[in-house]
Amino acid sequence: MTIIQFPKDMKWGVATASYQIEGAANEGGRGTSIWDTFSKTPGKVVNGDNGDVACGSYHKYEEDIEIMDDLGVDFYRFSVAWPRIFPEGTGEVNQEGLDYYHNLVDRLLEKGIEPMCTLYHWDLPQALQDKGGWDNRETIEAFLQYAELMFKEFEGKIKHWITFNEPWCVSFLSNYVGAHAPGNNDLQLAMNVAHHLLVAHGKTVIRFRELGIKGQIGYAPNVEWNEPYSNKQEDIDACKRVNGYFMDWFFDPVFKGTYPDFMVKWFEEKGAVLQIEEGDMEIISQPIDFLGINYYSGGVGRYKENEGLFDHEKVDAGYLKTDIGWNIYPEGFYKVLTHINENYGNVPIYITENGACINDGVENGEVKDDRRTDYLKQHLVALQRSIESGVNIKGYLTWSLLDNFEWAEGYTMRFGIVHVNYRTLERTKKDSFYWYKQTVANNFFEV
Ligand SMILES: CCOCCOc1ccc(-c2cn(C[C@@H]3NC[C@@H](O)[C@H]3O)nn2)cc1
Repeated sequence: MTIIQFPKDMKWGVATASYQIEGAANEGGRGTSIWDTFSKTPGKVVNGDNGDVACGSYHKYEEDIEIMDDLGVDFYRFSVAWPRIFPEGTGEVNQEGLDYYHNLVDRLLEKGIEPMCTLYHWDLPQALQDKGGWDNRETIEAFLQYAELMFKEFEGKIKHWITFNEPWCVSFLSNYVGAHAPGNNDLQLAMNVAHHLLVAHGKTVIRFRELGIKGQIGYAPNVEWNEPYSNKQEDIDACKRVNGYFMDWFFDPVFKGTYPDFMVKWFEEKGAVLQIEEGDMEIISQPIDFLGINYYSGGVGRYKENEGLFDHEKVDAGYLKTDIGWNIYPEGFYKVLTHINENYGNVPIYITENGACINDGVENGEVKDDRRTDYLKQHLVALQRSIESGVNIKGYLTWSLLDNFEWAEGYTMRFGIVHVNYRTLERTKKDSFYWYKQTVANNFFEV
């Protein structure tokens, strides 16, 4: 038996996002988001699912907070729906929207749970998309106006701010792959969006400092680890390109003030050219207080000529998979965290998302999701190994508190440690909830 012990100041939490849990899409003065539009476009989301009701958390947030209180967590990471604050993206402020988040945050603070607020978790006001969305640099200014309002409104209540969740998903997944909203397939557009997101991030950090807001600010890139199938240089280079796509492209500008040259050249060969304006890179590379890391999976890959964007193919190495089909690959968690530490310095890191899609249902009032508990154990061992290796881990927040709307997969894929019956909105704590509760309480677990 091995005891996996975490530092005494380790923080524990859970994470969610507005469009995935709130519902009440047409209530409280909320404006339309690109995910309302996308999810109601035939063929985009499994079963035509959408966030109109979701987990009903707009009305059930107090119940959700009672569940978190029982869990004993330090942090609750949630996101604010921009269209609840500025229904048209800019202009008139919706007081009902502000009131909702004040009620949520006040309740969390009453329970001694720290709010960690993500300003952008993909629900862009449709009115801004109608004017070009993130391809239009004016959206940067609109985001800055929204962020500044939130900083001032929640000064003293929220002390941990995340500008953008998973800029890779917002840019390349949504505008090149096309799997997420708004669903474009244009590499140059995706590159422009990625750059504008990073500029918006940097401008927001600058404004946060100028306003003298008490607290910390960062961003939350998603990462994966692609391990070369062999020590052949072509396999090593192919995986370097894919890791560069998911990581270096979004880390180098913030931590080094430049884009990774090998990727710039590769993209140029694919017809996409960086469009950087004077001062952009200085803005982007503002020092941040913490880095959020979202890790789910990774695996083995190798060179394959003319395969995909990077002459790279994933190789099924026989790893067990979660129910969404992703490898269970805790080694990749350790590798990516030590890679970040070696290449970007000892920046404080919160794991802002890690979890498993395990679709077990309720039987006799219980959910026996042993596979999720096993996933969490394996990844927390990898996390503890990275702490032992000098990575500056400040906390771990599992994705997710609740089963919720999993984007293009709709409600078919369940990531929660609490089961949600989408017909009745009944919450059922899963076996993994009780394991996580014990781990949070002990700050260690046994393998
Ligand atoms: C090459 C073709 O690819 C098609 C699909 O490609 C992806 C990649 C990545 C994801 C993905 C989903 N999640 C979980 C979320 N993180 C934020 C939170 O909202 C969770 O719901 N992380 N990554 C989905 C689809």
